[in-house]
Amino acid sequence: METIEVTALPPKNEKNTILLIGKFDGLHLGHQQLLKEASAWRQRNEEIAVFGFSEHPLWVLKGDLDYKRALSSHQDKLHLLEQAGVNRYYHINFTKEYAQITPEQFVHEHIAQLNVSRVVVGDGFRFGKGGNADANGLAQLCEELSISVSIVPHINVQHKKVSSTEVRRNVAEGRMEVVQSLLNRPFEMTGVVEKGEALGRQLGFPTLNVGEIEEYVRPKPGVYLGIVKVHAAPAAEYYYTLISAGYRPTVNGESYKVEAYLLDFSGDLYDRTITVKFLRYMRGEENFNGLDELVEQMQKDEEEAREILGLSNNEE
Ligand SMILES: Cc1cc2nc3c(=O)[nH]c(=O)nc-3n(C[C@H](O)[C@H](O)[C@H](O)COP(=O)(O)O)c2cc1C
Ligand SMILES: Nc1ncnc2c1ncn2[C@@H]1O[C@H](COP(=O)(O)OP(=O)(O)O)[C@@H](O)[C@H]1O
Repeated sequence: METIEVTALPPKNEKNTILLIGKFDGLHLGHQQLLKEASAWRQRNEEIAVFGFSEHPLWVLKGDLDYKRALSSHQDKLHLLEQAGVNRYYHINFTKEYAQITPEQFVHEHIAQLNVSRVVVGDGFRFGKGGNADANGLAQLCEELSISVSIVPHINVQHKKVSSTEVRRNVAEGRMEVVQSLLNRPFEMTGVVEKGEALGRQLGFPTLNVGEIEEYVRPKPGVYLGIVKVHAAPAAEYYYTLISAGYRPTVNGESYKVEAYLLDFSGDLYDRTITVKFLRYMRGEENFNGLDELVEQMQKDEEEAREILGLSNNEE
């Protein structure tokens, strides 16, 4: 997939193009529906491109951290879109200046550069200065350029529209089964394994500390059942895992961390890239009176995980 950085006017494109516009955080069921719509219209000689607003306007304009953290990192998003058959990604560097573009300029100057036959957006799409124009406004402006517009209705689950905000809220509340239903895949974080305090090994529960997770929304502090993908050539390896996400009050932890204790694994994975997939919340994070109590509980966590997974308990 070709990636094109855009700060103002996108570069002129000659290839016939179907264009999707949006943030696509998490590539949830609703986004997947937009991609299906684009694929259904695509002719043999056409490419699918995404005009992607990665950074949330409220983070850029107001510095509101709640809007910085996302369901997928920028890199994850590129992979997901590529897997979904997208050929080109316009990475819009949303700035205060960019926010000044009017709906007319956006369509007649920016979209007009891209040789577009059809634009696909979701119902509820807003764009242009102050978010002033909606999907119908887009359709009107595009008509003047003979560009068709598909407005894809919201996907509902349990009578409620699927949205990135809703998925992020469920991650923050630890409801990973709900998240998995809305994304069509588990919530996951990809990072490089960092060194920690080397306490885990002493306790009999070594953990991979997942680094570079600042871009992601934070799951509710607690212990989760999950699966870890260890990236490797030619084939990745997967292990079921217990995930500890949170502040580790028992050991006076200060910052929020995500750590993974892999079941039936021993070896060194420092500096390796891993993807931690969250399958199920097991319990909240507790502040134990000392390490013995913590270890006792971690043993119970492992037993419970093995029970759920149908893995034998290793009584030594
Ligand atoms: C299965 C599991 C459960 C955990 N539960 C808690 C907990 O309830 N409270 C807590 O403070 N820390 C908990 N932790 C985090 C440990 O305190 C942490 O892994 C340990 O301090 C090792 O830290 P290190 O990786 O920096 O060496 C848990 C870790 C694991 C693997
Ligand atoms: N079953 C396992 N699960 C997670 N990490 C393991 C496991 N077995 C060995 N390791 C290794 O041990 C390291 C974690 O040990 P730990 O004592 O918790 O140290 P630190 O937290 O300082 O990295 C991991 O980075 C990994 O390389």
